[in-house]
Amino acid sequence: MTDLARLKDPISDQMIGASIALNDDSKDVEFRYPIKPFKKQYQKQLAEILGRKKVKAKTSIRSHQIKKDIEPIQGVKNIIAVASGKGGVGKSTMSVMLAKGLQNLGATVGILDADIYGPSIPKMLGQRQKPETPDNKSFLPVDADGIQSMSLGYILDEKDPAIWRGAMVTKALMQLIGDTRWHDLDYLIMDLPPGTGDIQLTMIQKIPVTAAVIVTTPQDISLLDAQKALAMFNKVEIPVLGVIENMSTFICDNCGHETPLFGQHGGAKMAEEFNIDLLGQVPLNITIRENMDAGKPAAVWSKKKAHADLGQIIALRTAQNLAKKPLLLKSGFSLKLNTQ
Ligand SMILES: Nc1ncnc2c1ncn2[C@@H]1O[C@H](COP(=O)(O)OP(=O)(O)OP(=O)(O)O)[C@@H](O)[C@H]1O
Repeated sequence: MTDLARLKDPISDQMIGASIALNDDSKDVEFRYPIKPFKKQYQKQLAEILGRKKVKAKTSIRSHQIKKDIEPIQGVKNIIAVASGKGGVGKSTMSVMLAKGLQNLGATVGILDADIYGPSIPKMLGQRQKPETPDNKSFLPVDADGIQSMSLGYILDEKDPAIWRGAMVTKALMQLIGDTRWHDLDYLIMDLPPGTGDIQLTMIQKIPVTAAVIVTTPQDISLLDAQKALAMFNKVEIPVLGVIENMSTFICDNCGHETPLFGQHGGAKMAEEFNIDLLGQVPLNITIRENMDAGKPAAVWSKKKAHADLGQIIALRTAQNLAKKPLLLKSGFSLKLNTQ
């Protein structure tokens, strides 16, 4: 075992040996996840471990394995599905947080709103415009502060979704994903509809999802549902990178006092019981609610803002866990991808 294999990340507190590689020729260390803000820190630590004067850290985000019988989407290296067993636990909020966190780490990120029942991503990103269709066939993703986004919410009128149901809307969504001209994305965050029914199952079977993240609150009832989501991904052999516990405690903006409104340690218990990682705990906080509902995610998750560090560390753990998964082997069809 090389010393690298024993490397524990000083920032995320996770073992990262499997997600980096030592390039014997150039002596560079290649990170398979984005590290921009921490590059110098990593270089210093690696130089100490490897007993060298200097180490150059490089990032190379690769495509990871997907189900064999489906094709990757052009312009997208990895799709991370964000799921919850029940509605209202903050799945869309956490999807945006992950996207912003990965962007802060230096990755190219997109967000796909697959929540056909109530597409809330356009509102959360503060975007309302219809996507451009340069050739009347494909769509350009809507840019939200550097994040490429797509949602049926951009295309349908607000009063439309009620008449769209089930298979029809799933089909429309599949088409939308394929018809969007994603540009060189390291990660596409996919906000799934809440629940674990046929629609969700069909989506994760037909869309080339690389891995999943589960969002829960600490409440028992929400956790039971989150376990169903975990079982759903296990059934179709999509790796689950971890669980995010949202609304962990209530933090008062005035006095800073913490109250565990929805119980305590639920996500941690789930992670331990099912042997998955707890990616992080996000408090219930008025700054999050007000800004997300006002379509100002940058006011919460962008660098130096209230919850930026938390969002960044959860994104870092997610990307590190994905980086440890097997790479997508180049075969006939995978050459279509804009990888590396
Ligand atoms: N940590 C948090 N602190 C404060 N408010 C939050 C937090 N997380 C989510 N919210 C708020 O809770 C509401 C529901 O969040 P969100 O829409 O993300 O949930 P969801 O699980 O995606 O819901 P749905 O089931 O409708 O898809 C929103 O008003 C959001 O701003």
